[in-house]
Amino acid sequence: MAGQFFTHKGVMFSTLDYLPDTLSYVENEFQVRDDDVFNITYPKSGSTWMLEILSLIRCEGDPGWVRSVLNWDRAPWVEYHLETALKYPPPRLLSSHLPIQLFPKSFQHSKAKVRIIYTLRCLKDVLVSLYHFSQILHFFKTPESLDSFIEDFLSGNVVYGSWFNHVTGWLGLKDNENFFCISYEELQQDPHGSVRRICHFLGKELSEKQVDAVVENASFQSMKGNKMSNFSQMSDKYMDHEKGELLRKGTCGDWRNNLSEVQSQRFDTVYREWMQGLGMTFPWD
Ligand SMILES: Nc1ncnc2c1ncn2[C@@H]1O[C@H](COP(=O)(O)OS(=O)(=O)O)[C@@H](OP(=O)(O)O)[C@H]1O
Repeated sequence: MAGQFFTHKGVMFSTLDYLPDTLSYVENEFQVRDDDVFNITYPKSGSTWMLEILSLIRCEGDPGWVRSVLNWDRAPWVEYHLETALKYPPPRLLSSHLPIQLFPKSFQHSKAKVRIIYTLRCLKDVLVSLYHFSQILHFFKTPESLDSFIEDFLSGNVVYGSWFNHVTGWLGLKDNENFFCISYEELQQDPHGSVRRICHFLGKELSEKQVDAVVENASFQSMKGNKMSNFSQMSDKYMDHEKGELLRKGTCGDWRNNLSEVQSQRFDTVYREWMQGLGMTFPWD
């Protein structure tokens, strides 16, 4: 089923399960709580992986919860699982792909305490992952060709808008003590160290054995085999399960297998223009 799309405050969304009224409610009326933990990402940047890690940290590495409760019930995406988010007993674990300008305004009043974990991933790998997933998930616009998709992606003409706006917007909070930023690449290179850093940020110290259990139960293979985490339970209305799955490759640098030299350079040019003023370097730079 092909999706339909609308633009809300300059950002594209799918009519499948997103409503302008809900987006306005989330932005203007949703009340964040001081004890909320938010898992925030641009799509295809490692949201479900981080969601799994945070779920497991909460349970000190015990996989019981992640094996028995769907991930979107463990950490609902506020913009399309609003009812679940509103009913969630505190302390809440919540997810969102929203750019910062559409995030609940109440965050500004509570920002000293609410904890935000922002995961970002190499732009070119996000593009490749999104290109493949857009052929499977009806929330996203089915690409006509890789070249046209690249242009749409670089200009922000995709669901959730521009990667550059998302990343530069959220990274504006990088000096706040309640904001923790990590890359998909760091999670890959040093999963144990990354989990320890996340625990430290959350004020939840785990033993080495518990950290091992978090890493093991949130591994690509564990998640791929866990129907509570791999999106296999998502309705056919939203996802064409015949065409592929969420846990596709789970590697860094897959863009090298998908983009030509010319396409890669096109990314580099736009990337430099947007990111040079940010004063940050990333594993892929
Ligand atoms: N445990 C683990 N380890 C390594 N990689 C993982 C893991 N879980 C998810 N993934 C990979 O993350 C990509 C999906 O990103 P998101 O979860 O942000 O997707 S979504 O926006 O929620 O649809 C997608 O990347 P690609 O494989 O490159 O498409 C997933 O395979």
